[in-house]
Amino acid sequence: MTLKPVQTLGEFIIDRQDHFKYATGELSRILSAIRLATKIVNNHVNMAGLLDILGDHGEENVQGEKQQKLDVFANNIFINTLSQREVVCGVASEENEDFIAIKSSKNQDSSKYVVLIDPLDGSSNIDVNVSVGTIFSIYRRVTPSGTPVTLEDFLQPGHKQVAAGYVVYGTSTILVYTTGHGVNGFTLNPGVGVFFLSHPDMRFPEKGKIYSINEGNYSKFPTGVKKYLKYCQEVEGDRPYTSRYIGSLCSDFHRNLLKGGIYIYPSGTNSPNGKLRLLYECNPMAFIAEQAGGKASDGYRRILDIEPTSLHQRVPFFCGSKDMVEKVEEFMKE
Ligand SMILES: O=P(O)(O)OC[C@H]1O[C@](O)(COP(=O)(O)O)[C@@H](O)[C@@H]1O
Ligand SMILES: [Mg+2]
Ligand SMILES: [Mg+2]
Repeated sequence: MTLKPVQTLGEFIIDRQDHFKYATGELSRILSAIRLATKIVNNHVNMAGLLDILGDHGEENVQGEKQQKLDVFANNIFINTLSQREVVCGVASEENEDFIAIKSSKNQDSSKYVVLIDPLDGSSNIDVNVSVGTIFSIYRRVTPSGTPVTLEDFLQPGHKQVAAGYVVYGTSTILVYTTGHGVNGFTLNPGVGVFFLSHPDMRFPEKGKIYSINEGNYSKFPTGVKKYLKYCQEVEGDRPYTSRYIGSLCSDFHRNLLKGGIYIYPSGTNSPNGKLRLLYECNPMAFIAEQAGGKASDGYRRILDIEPTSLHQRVPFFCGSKDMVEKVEEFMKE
């Protein structure tokens, strides 16, 4: 077996100084914290059945969802590693009701960034050994350096993100991120504990033919979504549409990015704004989707233009190949 001679994630960041409009060292310090946390979470995901980190944690999170032990474990790991890098002044997480202000041991001024995170995405898959992930979104703070971080630093529209990414803990552990200059994927070599560039310049294929949606909620879908599904299921021709649903946003998104497809989590009668959270699921995935030539909307509005009003607000989410998102938007507008 010969390994392809490729760049490490660290070398990639240094080589592309121009990809980060601020001091590259600051981004590499944030990504190095995320890399470290990802390796630790990956290690525990891979042997969760041998550790006491499967099953319910016994509490609910702010979303009213039963926290899994691995949700809590991953959350603690990401928050601890991000807190020690002296460039992050605040973290908001799916698993914490409020944001966490991080006091810099040095001068407060060095901490210019806030990170929003879904530490463990796809929680329903943990106990059944199906892939899960992590999603992160990075902003520059908007309040003055040297002052305490405030909610305003977190409630920024998605087009202000300076970087965003996701990790899939799957058959491989892959970290995919963007800083607004395209999308690149890195695969972890667990033998040496290093991420290597494996998916340079990722782009959605021109046409998508895969749709990912939980059809168990069909009766609650908006009419436009029902019409779109009927369209997908009735199209004749050379390449019929295919339904694929893993149940973890990161994994469904990643497959659609590689093969061409759309992920839909619409509003439903019992969830008027859908299930996914704008700040740490939809915005980062929308940033990546647009950078890879795709599109992301709530069925009507560009996700990245939505002005947030609360940390855990939910939005309907249509994200993936541009042709597929635009087609379903046509049905939503009828
Ligand atoms: O089980 P459902 O309702 O289809 O929802 C699945 C969706 O919910 C999520 O698991 C929500 O994310 P969390 O697991 O981080 O709460 C997505 O990853 C996934 O796409
Ligand atoms: Mg999630
Ligand atoms: Mg989660």
